[in-house]
Amino acid sequence: MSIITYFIVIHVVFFLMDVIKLSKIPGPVPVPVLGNLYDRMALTSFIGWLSKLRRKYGKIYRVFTGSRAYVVLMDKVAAREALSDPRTFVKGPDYKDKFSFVFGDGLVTSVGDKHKADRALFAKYFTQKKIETHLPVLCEQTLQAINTEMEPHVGQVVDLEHFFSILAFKMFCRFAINHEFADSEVWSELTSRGSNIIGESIVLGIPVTTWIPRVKKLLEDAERFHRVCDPLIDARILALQKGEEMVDDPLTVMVQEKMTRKQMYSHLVTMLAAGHDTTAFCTCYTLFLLAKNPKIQAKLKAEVKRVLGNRTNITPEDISQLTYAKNCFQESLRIYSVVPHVTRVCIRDTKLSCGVTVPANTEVLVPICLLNRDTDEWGEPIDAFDPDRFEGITRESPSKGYFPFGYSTRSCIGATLALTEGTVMITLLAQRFTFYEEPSFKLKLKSGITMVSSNGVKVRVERDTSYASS
Ligand code: HEM
Repeated sequence: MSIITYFIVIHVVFFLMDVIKLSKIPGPVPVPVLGNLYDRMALTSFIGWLSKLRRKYGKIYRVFTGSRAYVVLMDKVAAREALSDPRTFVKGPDYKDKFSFVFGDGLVTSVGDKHKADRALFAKYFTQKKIETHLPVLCEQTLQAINTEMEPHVGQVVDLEHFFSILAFKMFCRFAINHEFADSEVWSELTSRGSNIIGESIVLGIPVTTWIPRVKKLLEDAERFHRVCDPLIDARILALQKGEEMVDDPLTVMVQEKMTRKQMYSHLVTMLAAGHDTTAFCTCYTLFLLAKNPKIQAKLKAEVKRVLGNRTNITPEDISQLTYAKNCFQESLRIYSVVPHVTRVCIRDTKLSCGVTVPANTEVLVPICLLNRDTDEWGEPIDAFDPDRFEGITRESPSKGYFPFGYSTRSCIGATLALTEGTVMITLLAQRFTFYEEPSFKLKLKSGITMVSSNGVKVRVERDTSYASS
């Protein structure tokens, strides 16, 4: 038997075992190698495809993407059960083999006691109170970006992705390592490229190995980034040895804990990978939706005028009063969930409260982006941008199936940071400019780890004359 025949036989045997294992769960009929990818919609609109299958097979069904089988949990209670039981539903190969291959063993991929210890170490930097101490810097960085990157383009179409990507990168670096790189644009692009490549590998089932030239290049670039972080780490180690006072940030705590370089790099690039495109795109989509909905933009501007007037130094008190701005973010995350789905591996036969049993060693997929669009919870039209839906909802609403930052112990550590950064960016922009839809522009959404737009996010920017004249 030739080696190719051998692999085909092995593949078919494993495939049939999965088909038998999942036979009690409804779903479309799979074929070897392609699984259910013979349906073109799976490749052209993965999310639309999952939604179509939900209508046909109900809230819990199975799909095969190539040879990989998933049980899709589009039932909010089942999804919460899976995400809140990390001993049964563990982080699987997407995290362990793919994400960590490039980004190392940081908070996203670590498990068990290591994860608990690392999370406890960093948690204090991500509290509302601590993040609010960064407000002056966040305002200063936003105003600088407005002056250099937005002002020269008044009257033109701008790519918000470019603007927010670099700004979000700079904000995170000041927050985590108290540093601003001169070539932030280069590193910001690298971080986005890294997330994109890993995201594509996960969705399309492509292996992540140095045999693939773009993965090899990514690892080389990551090493270059480690090298530019080295002098900053050295300076902190020296300051610690000399007993000098140091800024209290995640880099300092890693140095105080005597982490190895490798551990420090892993934490930094993991947080960057997890927090960069997510925050940038979430803010892009919010402004894009505001541009498409002038009445809602006017309502936001009225709030900004009432709370800030012409002031640009946003205080913690202001943040608590900018409730409509917060609702705009929540609603934008409902429509465009930047982390569209998360996966876990169920390691033992588990009966969910809805009666479905997920067999051992099965991957489950929680489609956050579709749970957010349940018409029973949010009414019709489900696609309409209506921030008032979030009146009285403080942040997540798991009971409605709304958890854009994940759920339970593995939920996003950076949620408050992302929302605070986003609020600062949007309010200072809305104070000074008015954004309009560019009729010829259509978003081209592509979902990997994050839902990004492959052709940027474009709107037209005009000066707000009421701000200029007051
Ligand atoms: C709008 C912006 C953001 C969204 C929508 C988002 C979404 C998410 C989601 C859904 C998860 C859970 C993943 C899972 O269960 O497998 C997660 C985890 C995580 N996020 Fe975010 N995120 C955002 C911003 C940030 C920021 C700014 C940071 C900065 C540090 C960050 C760092 C992380 C980390 C480290 C984890 C893993 C946490 C753990 O497992 O302990 N994220 N995020």
